[in-house]
Amino acid sequence: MIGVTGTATTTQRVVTTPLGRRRSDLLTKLPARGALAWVRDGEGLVGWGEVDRFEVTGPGALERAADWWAQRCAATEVVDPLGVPGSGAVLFGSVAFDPERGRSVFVVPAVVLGRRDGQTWVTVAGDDHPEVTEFPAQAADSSIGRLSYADGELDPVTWCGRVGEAVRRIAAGDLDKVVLARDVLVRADHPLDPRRLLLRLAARFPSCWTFAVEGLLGATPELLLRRTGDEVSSRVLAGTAPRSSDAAADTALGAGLAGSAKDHAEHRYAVDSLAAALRPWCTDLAVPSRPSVLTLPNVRHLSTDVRGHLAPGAPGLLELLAAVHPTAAVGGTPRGAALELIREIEGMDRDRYAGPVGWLDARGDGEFGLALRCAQLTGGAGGAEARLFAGCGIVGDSDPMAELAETQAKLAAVQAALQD
Ligand SMILES: C=C(O[C@@H]1C=C(C(=O)O)C=C[C@H]1O)C(=O)O
Repeated sequence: MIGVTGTATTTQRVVTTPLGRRRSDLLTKLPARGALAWVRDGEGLVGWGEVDRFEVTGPGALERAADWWAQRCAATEVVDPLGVPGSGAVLFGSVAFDPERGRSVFVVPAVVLGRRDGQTWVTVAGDDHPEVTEFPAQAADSSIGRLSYADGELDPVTWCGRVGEAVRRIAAGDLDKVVLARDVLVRADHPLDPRRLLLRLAARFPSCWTFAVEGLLGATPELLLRRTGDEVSSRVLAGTAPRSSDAAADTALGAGLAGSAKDHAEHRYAVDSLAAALRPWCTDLAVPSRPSVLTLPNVRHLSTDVRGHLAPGAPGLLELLAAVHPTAAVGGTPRGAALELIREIEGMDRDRYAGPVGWLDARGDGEFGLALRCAQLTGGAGGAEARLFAGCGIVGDSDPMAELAETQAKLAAVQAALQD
């Protein structure tokens, strides 16, 4: 199926105004509806309002989105005295895990508030733009009341059975690694205000990228691809250990991850898949031979930062995403066999979970993470329901109960932010 919806491109004006070095929390400026965000450690972009959108499903979805954005930028008059990544015309995007089958959404906000290297700016899009330089902080609702949880598509016991099946397929030589995920449903007494969730996630996970696009909100530790001029970089994660509130036990868990042959194997598949897909477009690509350990409040991951330079004539960021996604951090190895097994046994529609999420500007600079540690707010605007997701890499010696515990530790990131 090929599906495309988008409004007709009309000539637009986009004006960026520098706001100096004022420090205020970007996320507190968001209105409750239509929140768009990509924020890390107080810097990044937030947006709201909508001057245009592009939704796409089917073969070549990301290439079609790239064409649409190129046409739109060509028809846009940009006033941008800053000229830094994220200033001028900006597009937020949330791509389906499977862009051929799922719906990917791209939104051009009416207002973008940005900060980079301490410099703040506002960008206003549209022909009829007001002079906006002051932003009142918006109030986030304080209580959501009681939360009740329900199983998503599979209950935990059935899901563990599917992990066991994946281990058998790996033992039979069908594939080396597959990432299996599950979903959990949550209902609150009162509407879930996205700003409340975003603020809490950003406060607890400052080293993660706190994101929001089209009701999908989260704080991801994994950067799929950043492009700044001809530089590309990625933070690949795979291999996870829980945390412990007991200091000695926690140190032992970290050391266990650093020395775990199983986790290193799981990690290597993910790094190799990213590097193999990116290398053809690069003049150089630096891939560390050993991962480091990334410590988050709820889990630790093996982590590798990959950096390179794009060759002249390399495609744009959206086309590069199409080439690298899904890496074995969220798909598996070999990719085709893993995706087939996911479709066969995972039992749920990932929708935009584990898909690329982020932003792109008119120069082609941008950042896309993987939509992990996230909630899809459902039930319409002001809704009180959400779907949470978590997955883990399965290899030959994976233990289903340990994998279930890993999903619980990952889900805890959003659960803690939801709780009163
Ligand atoms: C799939 C998820 O996370 C991915 C899987 C990991 C693993 O298997 O160890 C680690 C980080 C992510 O690449 C998730 O958080 O839902």
